[in-house]
Amino acid sequence: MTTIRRERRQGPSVLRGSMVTDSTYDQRLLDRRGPTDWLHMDPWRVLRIQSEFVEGFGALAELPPAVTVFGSARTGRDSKEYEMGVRLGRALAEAGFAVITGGGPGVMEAANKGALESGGVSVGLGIELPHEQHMNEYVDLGVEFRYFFVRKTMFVKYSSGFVTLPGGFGTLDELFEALTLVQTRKVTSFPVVLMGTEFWAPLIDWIRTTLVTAGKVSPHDVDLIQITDDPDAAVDIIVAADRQQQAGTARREEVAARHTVGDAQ
Ligand SMILES: CC(C)=CCNc1ncnc2c1ncn2[C@@H]1O[C@H](COP(=O)(O)O)[C@@H](O)[C@H]1O
Repeated sequence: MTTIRRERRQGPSVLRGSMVTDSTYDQRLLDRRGPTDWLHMDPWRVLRIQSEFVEGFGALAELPPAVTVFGSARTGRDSKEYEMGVRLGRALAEAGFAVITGGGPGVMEAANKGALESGGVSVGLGIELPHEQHMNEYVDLGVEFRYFFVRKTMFVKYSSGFVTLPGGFGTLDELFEALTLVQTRKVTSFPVVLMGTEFWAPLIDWIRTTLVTAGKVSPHDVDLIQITDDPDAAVDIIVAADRQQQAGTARREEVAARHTVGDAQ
């Protein structure tokens, strides 16, 4: 005599007898009861981080060539630095670059304003902060991030270079992250431009007199930083590096194509 055993499909599996569970995946998914501490645990965070990358890549992948502008969140609208930010945003937009900023106030707002007013693509990559704050009004494409490190990846991945105006810890963090990526060749042909010669001069001086003298960076590393007060000069530096990058890519593609033809023959 054959006993009839219970049977259930579960996804791609067939379960019989004692292996049959009392509920389906759907039932468990739709059940709202149960503990919620998993929401605050690392495996779930990893998924949230993953989703930020997915959302960020999705939102930014089709941007035209872009430049990221960093600088103080505290710069006042009536300051010279704000005006410099506006002029830079304008010059970048006129050269065909989208302008990416942190989406906040101060220099970020100034650069977005210049870009928007010149008919350029004005992007803000905001960050969730403990205090309430809004994306500045000159951002046309805004993406909010929970995690600084995900947002930083976006700044680098979707830019042809960084221009940094005077700022505080946040700005210095972004500047030195960019310099480290260039120094370690994680990114190539990636210009890092400082605007505000008077503000930056003591830092450059310290890099030369202390860091280089102590052998902490090479004299050549100092050349990774270019300084100007002129927005058009900043744009020229970015355009030249962009051309160099494109020429390098074209050369590599040509060599790869030659190898492919060679392999086929
Ligand atoms: C008024 C105030 C403090 C608002 C902060 N709101 C912010 N919104 C968006 N990005 C920010 C903000 N604060 C710092 N950052 C990031 O850090 C840099 C500025 O930091 P800081 O003001 O230099 O140190 C910006 O380039 C930006 O990417």
